[in-house]
Amino acid sequence: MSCGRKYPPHPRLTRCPSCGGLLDVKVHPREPPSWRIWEQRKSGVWRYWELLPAISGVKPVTLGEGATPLVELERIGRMLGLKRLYAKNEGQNPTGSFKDRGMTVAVTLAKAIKARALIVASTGNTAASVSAYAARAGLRRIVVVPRRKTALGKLAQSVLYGADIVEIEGSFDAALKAVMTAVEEDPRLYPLNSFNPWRLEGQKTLAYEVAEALGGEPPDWVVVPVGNAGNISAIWKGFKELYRYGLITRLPRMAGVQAERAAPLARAWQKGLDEPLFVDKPETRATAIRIGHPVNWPKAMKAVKESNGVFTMVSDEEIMKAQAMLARLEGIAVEPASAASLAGLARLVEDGVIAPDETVVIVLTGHGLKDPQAMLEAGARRYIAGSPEEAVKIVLGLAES
Ligand SMILES: Cc1ncc(COP(=O)(O)O)c(C=O)c1O
Ligand SMILES: N[C@@H](CCOP(=O)(O)O)C(=O)O
Repeated sequence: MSCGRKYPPHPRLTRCPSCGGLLDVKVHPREPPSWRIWEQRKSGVWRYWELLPAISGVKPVTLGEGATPLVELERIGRMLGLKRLYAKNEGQNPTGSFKDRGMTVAVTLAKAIKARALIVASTGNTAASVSAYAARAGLRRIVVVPRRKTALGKLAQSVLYGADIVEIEGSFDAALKAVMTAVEEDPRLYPLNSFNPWRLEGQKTLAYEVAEALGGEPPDWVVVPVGNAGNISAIWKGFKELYRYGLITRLPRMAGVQAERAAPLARAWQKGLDEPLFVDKPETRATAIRIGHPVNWPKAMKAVKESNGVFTMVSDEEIMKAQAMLARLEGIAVEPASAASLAGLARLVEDGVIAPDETVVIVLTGHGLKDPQAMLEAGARRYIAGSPEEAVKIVLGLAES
């Protein structure tokens, strides 16, 4: 992407050998893809195999990822004055986040090339996902995560899936730097962060599912929380491919949402700059997007520009309010980073960027159970009863109120 060089495909190519920049995968299907053929297949990421990298010699390493529900948010939609608001609930993936879409593809490739060990830097979800898929593939997994800043549910997942866990003093950005250096020093390590373009191929299938669920049309807007900026880039790629093959007749606009104190892209956007205003000490309660140097920034900037979209940012307070709204008005539990989508949407509606008659899909990237502490902070109504009699009294009082 940076120097423009092209290479024959190989799973080991995760960054440009010439300039070190990001790579983009171009898939050339033998037959043009069609909704009719896809509909006849089992749902999930691999349903779209002709637009995914061809992998020979191994079966897909899968846990049944993808095919997540597109849920209409009627009550929140009404509150925001939107006629059609949907949530793509990625928390329903096997390890509870969108990362599984990418891991099924990239871990399959890693298995095909007999990688010695898989490695990621992570705020928690990438670590959980790679750990599960590597376990399924019988491969070693090493994860580098920020010490004391990784949500409990995610850390517990990596523990249970049997990863080697390296906890680093510092942010995700420091962890990613360490991973990149380790991979340079020992190329037998296979990196699975989102600079690996093969992983993003799996993530783009979210766009196919959204368009399919909306009857072969995209929404007007797709709102996505942005951290390392891989997902927004992958989703945009997916929509562009559908458009190229005539499966949709127009493209959506992409809105990327960041947390105010970790907003290198949104702050640059606000100032009309083409490059991020990197943040050295990012902070936010939404730990999954606590990232100051997003590796995929060139792709994400391109996605938002090409789609005539926008970046915006929201405070932690708005994020936590949105998290509670999703749970209490729609019954959907998400982790704070995912709630940034809704918080960002509310801002964009208020600012008149998104209009009432537009169809909007917000991407809910990770399950609420990932971060139990954040759930417990959601203004609990808890009552202590010292005896069954007292419990009855409290319950009856509540029923009356
Ligand atoms: C739950 C959740 N939401 C959003 C993001 C941001 O996605 P990306 O890093 O692809 O921008 C992440 C981390 O990647 C995440 O774990
Ligand atoms: N939130 C992410 C951050 C790493 O992003 P990646 O997409 O580059 O792996 C995580 O869960 O670790």
